[in-house]
Amino acid sequence: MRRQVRPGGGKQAELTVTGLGGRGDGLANFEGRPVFLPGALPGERVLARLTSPKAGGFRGEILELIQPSPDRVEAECPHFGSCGGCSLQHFSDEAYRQWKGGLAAEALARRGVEAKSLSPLQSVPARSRRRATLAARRQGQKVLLGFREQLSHRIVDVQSCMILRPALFDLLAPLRTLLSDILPNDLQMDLHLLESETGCDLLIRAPFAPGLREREALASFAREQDLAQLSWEEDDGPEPVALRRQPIVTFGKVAVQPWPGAFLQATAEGESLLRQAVFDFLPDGARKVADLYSGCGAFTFSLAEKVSVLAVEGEEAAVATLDAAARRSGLSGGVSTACRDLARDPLRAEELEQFDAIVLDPPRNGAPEQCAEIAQSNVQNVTMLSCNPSTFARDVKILVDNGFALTTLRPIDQFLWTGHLEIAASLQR
Ligand SMILES: C[S@@+](CC[C@H](N)C(=O)[O-])C[C@H]1O[C@@H](n2cnc3c(N)ncnc32)[C@H](O)[C@@H]1O
Repeated sequence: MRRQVRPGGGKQAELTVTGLGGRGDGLANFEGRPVFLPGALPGERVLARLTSPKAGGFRGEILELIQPSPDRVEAECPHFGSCGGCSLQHFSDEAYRQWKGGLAAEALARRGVEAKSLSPLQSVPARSRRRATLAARRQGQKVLLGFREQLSHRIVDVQSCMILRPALFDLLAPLRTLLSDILPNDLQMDLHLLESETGCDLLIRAPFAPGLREREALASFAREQDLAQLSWEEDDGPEPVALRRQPIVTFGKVAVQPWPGAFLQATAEGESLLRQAVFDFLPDGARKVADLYSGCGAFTFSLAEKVSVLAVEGEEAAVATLDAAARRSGLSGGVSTACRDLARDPLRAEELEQFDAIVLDPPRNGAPEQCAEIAQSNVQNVTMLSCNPSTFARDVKILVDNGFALTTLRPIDQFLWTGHLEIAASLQR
């Protein structure tokens, strides 16, 4: 793998890699403290330089691979090792799947919780990422556009990518041409890309406002690339520059119009695997379900085909989007919404008692406050979705300590070749 090694500086040590950390870094030990080694694999013996202290230990840089792992393979992407988009392309497919498929169960085991049944890892295909945030910077005549390096502000100028959908990747070359015209030297911007069903939706977040000339260039770009929408955000909310077609994503049978930069699952395939889990775990005879952390309705509208749903979400724009889609589709009777900060103001045990099941899909920091209320309620069935094994295990433990059993654990690999894992779990009293 191509990793730059800077000579000099930092302590050097010969280390044995004992596992992988949450970001996919190799884990070793030096004088009783953890060392995080990007690019190292379990079982490997490396000569490393210990650099910046990290999480009570060190960050390390491989100087020499003394004993490589038999599971080490040549990464397919030429940017692997520098690009922060993937961290584990050099791990053989079998070993990678085994490691990832066990992450959630290991996090639970550290809390003393065991699932009755662990499903095999389900994965999305390569080149399926429909939503991504890239960074761009102009350096002289050259525009760098791509993912940032790991733990760095440096941008990798992506010329090939195993994770982006082709429609997003194909925009990169024309975007470079556009940005070489409108991006001032040494300034940086973020580009949020979504491939919607009516075309790509591009939101540019930049530290300056576009003038008339830039607006014209952006509008021509949107036309030439047949974008659905192009918006610009400086300090306040996004401002539309070109709205050619309303971006649309369909959940169940309902067409939803996400606003620029809205949260959506990163891949349509991952979203459908999660949705399938929500259905598989729904108890027979359920009539009323609370969909907590609903976003703009990825699961709400499919659930509403079977049961009546209360969708609760903290972001006003998501609730407005969900409400508008429910009204347009004539589903208003079966879907109600609430805008509520579930960390500060979780649904209380008494409020929860009307529901036959709860679906919970919190952000990375989890939902301990909401789980504490569920634990005190008489709710019988919970489907927990999560993108963070560690907070997931903490929250499941709250439920298990209060009479729930974890019956099924389903790991889903939506972020290929990274340490990120989606989890779907079914809990019953
Ligand atoms: C992982 S996303 C899931 C969204 C949706 N279920 C989906 O799959 O598209 C988490 C959602 O929780 C919302 N959220 C984050 N913190 C929240 C809070 N404290 N209270 C309520 N909602 C919150 C975010 O706005 C986001 O929509």
